[in-house]
Amino acid sequence: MFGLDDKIEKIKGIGPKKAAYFSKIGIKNIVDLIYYFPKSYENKRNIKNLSSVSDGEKATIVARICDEPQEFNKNKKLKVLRVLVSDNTKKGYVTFFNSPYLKNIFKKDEVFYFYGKIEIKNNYIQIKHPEFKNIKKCKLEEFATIQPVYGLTKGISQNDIINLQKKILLESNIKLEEYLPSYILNKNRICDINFAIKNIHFPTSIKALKVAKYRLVFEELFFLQLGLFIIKKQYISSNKGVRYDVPHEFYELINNFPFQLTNAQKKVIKDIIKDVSSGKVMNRLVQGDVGSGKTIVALLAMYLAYLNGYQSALMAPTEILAEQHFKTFEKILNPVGVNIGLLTRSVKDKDEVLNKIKSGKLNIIIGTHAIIQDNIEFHNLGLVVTDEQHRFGVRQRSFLKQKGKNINMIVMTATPIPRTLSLILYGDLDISIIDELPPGRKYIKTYSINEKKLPKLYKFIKSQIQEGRQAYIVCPLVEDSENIKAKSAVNLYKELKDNYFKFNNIGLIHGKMDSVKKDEVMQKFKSGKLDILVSTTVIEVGINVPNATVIVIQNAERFGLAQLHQLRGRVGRGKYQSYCFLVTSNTSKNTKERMKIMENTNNGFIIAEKDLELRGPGDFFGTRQHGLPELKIANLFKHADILKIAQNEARNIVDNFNDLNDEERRKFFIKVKKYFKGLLDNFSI
Ligand SMILES: Nc1ncnc2c1ncn2[C@@H]1O[C@H](COP(=O)(O)OP(=O)(O)OP(=O)(O)O)[C@@H](O)[C@H]1O
Repeated sequence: MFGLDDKIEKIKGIGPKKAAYFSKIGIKNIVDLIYYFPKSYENKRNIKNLSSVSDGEKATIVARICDEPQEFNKNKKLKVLRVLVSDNTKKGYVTFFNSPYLKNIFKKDEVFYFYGKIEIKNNYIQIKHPEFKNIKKCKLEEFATIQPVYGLTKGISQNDIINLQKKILLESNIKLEEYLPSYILNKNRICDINFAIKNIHFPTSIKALKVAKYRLVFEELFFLQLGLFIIKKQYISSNKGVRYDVPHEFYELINNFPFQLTNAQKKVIKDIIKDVSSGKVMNRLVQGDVGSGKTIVALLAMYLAYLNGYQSALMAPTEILAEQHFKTFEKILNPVGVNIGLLTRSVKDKDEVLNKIKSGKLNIIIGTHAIIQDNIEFHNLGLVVTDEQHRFGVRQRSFLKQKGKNINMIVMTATPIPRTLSLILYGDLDISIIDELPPGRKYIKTYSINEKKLPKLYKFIKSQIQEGRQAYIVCPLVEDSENIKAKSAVNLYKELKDNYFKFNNIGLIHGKMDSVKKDEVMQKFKSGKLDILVSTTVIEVGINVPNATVIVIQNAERFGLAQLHQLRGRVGRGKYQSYCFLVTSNTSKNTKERMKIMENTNNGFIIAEKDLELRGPGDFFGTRQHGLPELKIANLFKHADILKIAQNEARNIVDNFNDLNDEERRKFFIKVKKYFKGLLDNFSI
């Protein structure tokens, strides 16, 4: 008899060496083993006649040996054994290579099951190296199973895992205790955990596999969402926010802006005011498409914190961006008496800045994520604004929350994703969306072009420069690489400087340059001293130069759609018509399709959805990147329908938690905590 927490060494045949291999794929205990799901299945249930099989399919046939097997040498190294078989509908060949010992197994007129990949050429049916069994020795249902296929590691074979799973699930009488409440199972027609676990490993039919999978996908998404809702609830109940006032100075600043806020910006500011004046702590995600004006929203929230006597911090994903924000903030907020400090690696008088933060002389601190990583002492930090870029995920947010009491938080993201997914990736936050661009923005005309057209394109760039505009040229690499065939910024810069753009001012910026140099180049470009900036993706986020109207992206096939959209967003930020050129010589169907999407729309939400569609299954949202547990069986895109149901049930549980009895609550919490591996350890319900 096995218990779930028993070590796998308890299973006969598993010594310390094997156990060490198993632990490499996360299997230490019996429970790890049975929750180690197959990554795919071999469906030997696909039983076919030879007359109805098609080329390329995998099928089981039941056939009689027509003749003695033929043996011949194809070449010196390859011995072929060919067996003519028939199932009364048609004849075909079963072929084996270098396996002379099989000759005596296939006796004339005996009947065998064969399973393998069917090949048909000119009406000649062949199965190479099939699995087989004599029908006298095995029943069809024993042969034609749906066989699990597991992910392996060195030292472990398919049979190792299959045999262990069999020992536990089919031969021992292991029973799991159901941990989902029966009302959820009944309402959503979800099978119980024992059926699910047995059938995910050894499905008795395709339908049973579907039912089992549904349950396990549901449960994974349900616990993920539940944990996130619990974190959110905890943020709210454990932190008694400070009630902010909204004095007239706040509206005066808005009235003095050179532009009117868009309705979407106003709506988000209203959400923020509602949060901070509610007496609860704010945890808000501001999602807005590229160039929709998120910075100004952050600035206003931070000004409001200042007006209420609190410090605030803005964390940018790059130093360049931190410096840009610093300058924007100084320009707008210095005149109204706000003291702003910049804290990046390259700041010289760092100690002085730190002292001023501690003493409260600085009201707003702008920097990179080092602000929270280093143990900086604040005077009275009241608001933190972060960017979701660079892995500032749920774990870091939770860490920050535990650092100080009552800290309001705004997370900015320029990656628009569907709402159901925001609820997962930002499940601990409330969500506001800026779904409108400032007025007067023109559609960025986008063209996918072949490298051969570059001279023509450079001519066009020259004409834009003559009109007083500027251009970015983005390369995937900093320097040329032996292994990757793609343009490098350093080389392209040299090439263009000496040739096409000899008479123009051209600059180079990339991540390997030191910050002072980077800043110098960026300032030159911003002030219009440079006509062209050759760069890597360091300019991807946030850089704001409204006079730039052309962006050329070299080797565009190497970038994801969301990234291309971000890069493209560096232009079209002012009143001028802007252009994006995606340079690629890659003619694959996928590249063509992706370039078409970029040509056809400027809308980040549409691009995000298409991106998901094209990328297909897999953990492409990088739940891990967001600090969430890795999904083992669910797929946020493929299982969007189940996700919605799981979200509703999770919300229901959190809202009505007190309706559950202690035992139910306990069971849940153990499961959710386990699932979040430590993240929820400081939480209670
Ligand atoms: N309501 C508005 N009307 C006109 N211009 C605006 C408005 N709001 C912001 N802007 C301007 O639009 C430009 C882009 O704004 P901002 O940099 O805040 O965008 P963003 O959403 O942060 O973009 P990104 O996601 O690319 O970083 C800036 O030049 C800003 O001054």
